[in-house]
Amino acid sequence: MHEQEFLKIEGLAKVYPATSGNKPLTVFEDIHFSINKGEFVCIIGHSGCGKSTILNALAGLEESSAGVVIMDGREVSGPSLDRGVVFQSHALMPWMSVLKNIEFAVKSRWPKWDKAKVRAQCQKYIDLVHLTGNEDKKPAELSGGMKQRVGIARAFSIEPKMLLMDEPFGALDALTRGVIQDELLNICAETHQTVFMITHDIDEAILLADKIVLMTNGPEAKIGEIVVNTLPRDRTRNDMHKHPHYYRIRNHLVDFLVSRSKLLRDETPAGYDAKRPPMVRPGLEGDPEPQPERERVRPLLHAVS
Ligand SMILES: Nc1ncnc2c1ncn2[C@@H]1O[C@H](COP(=O)(O)OP(=O)(O)OP(=O)(O)O)[C@@H](O)[C@H]1O
Repeated sequence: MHEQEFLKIEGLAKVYPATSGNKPLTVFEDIHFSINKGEFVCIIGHSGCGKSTILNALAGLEESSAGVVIMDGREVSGPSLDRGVVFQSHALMPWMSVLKNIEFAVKSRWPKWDKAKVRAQCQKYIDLVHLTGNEDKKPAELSGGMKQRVGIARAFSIEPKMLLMDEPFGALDALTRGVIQDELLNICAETHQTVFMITHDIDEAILLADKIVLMTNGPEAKIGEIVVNTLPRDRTRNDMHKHPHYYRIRNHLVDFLVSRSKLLRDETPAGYDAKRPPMVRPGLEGDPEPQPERERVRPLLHAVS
């Protein structure tokens, strides 16, 4: 195993058996990729290609039909507090306050901790997501963004080895989304958390991810390629578009979603090896110069789902 390789997905497949009148459905097959410790990896692909199924398999919430997920040298075989999960619907316990929702998770993780230690751990993450002063509020008294912050604080508070996020900001307005993205960046910089996240938002992926896994269309989806984010790690939402690589990366992702995700499903390119999906570094290492017209037109396109 590579020194840094922390999570390894080998030959993952999901097939739903035939039902009356329908053939078996192979959602995806032969999925291989790895995530290094402290890395932030996003997965993008059209609806139905199996992103949530992959995330649930990493979480240990769903059995795959083939393949293994190995985290920190051990096969994932069920849910564990080693992996924190944040869903689009924040899944808070409505009868519990912000503090109690987080406390519940912290106490489950460290049952022997005394009250003061549990409280300090909760407060640290409540502060990090800027919910200080809202500790005693119930979920019904919070906005959507605040609820999602509680979900994020709860997931981080148990200091999981791996954080899995399924479109965590999908239901938020653009402004709130931007603010929470920044908070997430800051928390990740502070905690060096390893993250796997599903998003439909290209700019979100470019801001947050070190690597972006691109899935071809389903059924029988596979990894089309893995794009390495060539922007500097200290990028911010306000300055990343000024970097010369920004539109190269963005165009590459849009191009994939608009046309290549279907072409690559229908025709596997010569030399494609599912065990080593092509790694692309836009702007670096032989990435071809973009056509001038494309450069002008493509930035007008936004998130594609
Ligand atoms: N119980 C089931 N039986 C048959 N097919 C299923 C079942 N559950 C899910 N599927 C199919 O599996 C495929 C993958 O679903 P999944 O939710 O993982 O996709 P996704 O890429 O996350 O989609 P989205 O972006 O819309 O959330 C879909 O085509 C879905 O219809």
